[in-house]
Amino acid sequence: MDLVNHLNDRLLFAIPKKGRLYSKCVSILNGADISFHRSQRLDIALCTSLPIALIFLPAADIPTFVGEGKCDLGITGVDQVRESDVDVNLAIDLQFGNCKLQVQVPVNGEYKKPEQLIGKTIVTSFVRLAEKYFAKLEGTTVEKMSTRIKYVGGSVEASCALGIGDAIVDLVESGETMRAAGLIDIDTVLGTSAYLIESKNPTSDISLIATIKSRIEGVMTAQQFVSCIYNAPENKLPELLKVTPGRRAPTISKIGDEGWVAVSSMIERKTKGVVLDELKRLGASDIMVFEISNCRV
Ligand SMILES: Nc1ncnc2c1ncn2[C@@H]1O[C@H](COP(=O)(O)OP(=O)(O)OP(=O)(O)O)[C@@H](O)[C@H]1O
Ligand SMILES: O=P(O)(O)OC[C@H]1O[C@H](OP(=O)(O)OP(=O)(O)O)[C@H](O)[C@@H]1O
Repeated sequence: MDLVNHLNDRLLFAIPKKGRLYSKCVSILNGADISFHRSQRLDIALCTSLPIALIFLPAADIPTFVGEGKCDLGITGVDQVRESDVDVNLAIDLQFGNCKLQVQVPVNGEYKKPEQLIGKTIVTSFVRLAEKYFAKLEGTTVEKMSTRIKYVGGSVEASCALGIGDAIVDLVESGETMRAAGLIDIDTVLGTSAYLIESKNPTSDISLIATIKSRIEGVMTAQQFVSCIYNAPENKLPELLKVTPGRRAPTISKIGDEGWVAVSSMIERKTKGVVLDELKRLGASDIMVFEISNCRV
């Protein structure tokens, strides 16, 4: 099928074609019931359930495609948005791809503070962000600064050992890559995570964009919360409801046992251990927790 001729009237949604963000993006799309079939080696996939075409692009190029309005939506790291310096809406923090863009130097070297790198050579894939950082450090403009910023496309961490730079600016998550290369961080340029980004001048149906955003927000909420139900003695309700206030408010239902009610409430996944302990301590019984497979909020 000639996919390019099937793009008319479809919302173009840019997705990283590989790398760190790819599999999490696919699971968000699955969770949002945006189903598609991607043929091997094809960088366009038509969605079967909605008039959307997914365009698989390098994460670094996605801000440009969305910023120039070629795609109405995209998923990429905030680091890439800042590096591209484009004007897009950061619509939803997808809470993965969390890492920091850091200034790194050889661990046993002479540099301990970023100021000592003024006038030196810095290697990075994030040239614009590094230039801005060092220009600010020097108190001058990018044009007038003495620090040299050198671009490499990957394996930036090898640069100091290979003698092409005095320091690097690169992403750090666990710190494993940095430590393995004999480097240490001395400052953070930027914290980043993956975002749903949105064109400021969308060309497709606004209600379709709203539907996609609402579905993705639903996926995020389903990941963040679990559903909790328990039986509560009525006289303990005020205390128990303080522990499970819900997103808006808990549901309280009568049950066939005098003096008892059933409570249903969304609780934050990360607090569920403590919440369940507390409910039990305060007199709740038959406490159960369920996964939320999908929702709209
Ligand atoms: N170690 C990491 N932990 C979490 N997120 C990361 C990590 N490395 C990169 N990212 C995020 O993923 C984005 C894409 O990085 P990735 O290294 O996957 O690029 P890529 O598109 O595969 O390019 P290449 O592999 O050619 O450098 C980054 O801009 C950043 O937002
Ligand atoms: O702190 P860590 O958990 O070790 O992660 C950091 C590494 O991850 C990214 O590279 P990636 O492995 O995606 O490959 P790349 O160097 O080809 O971009 C980044 O550029 C670092 O090298």
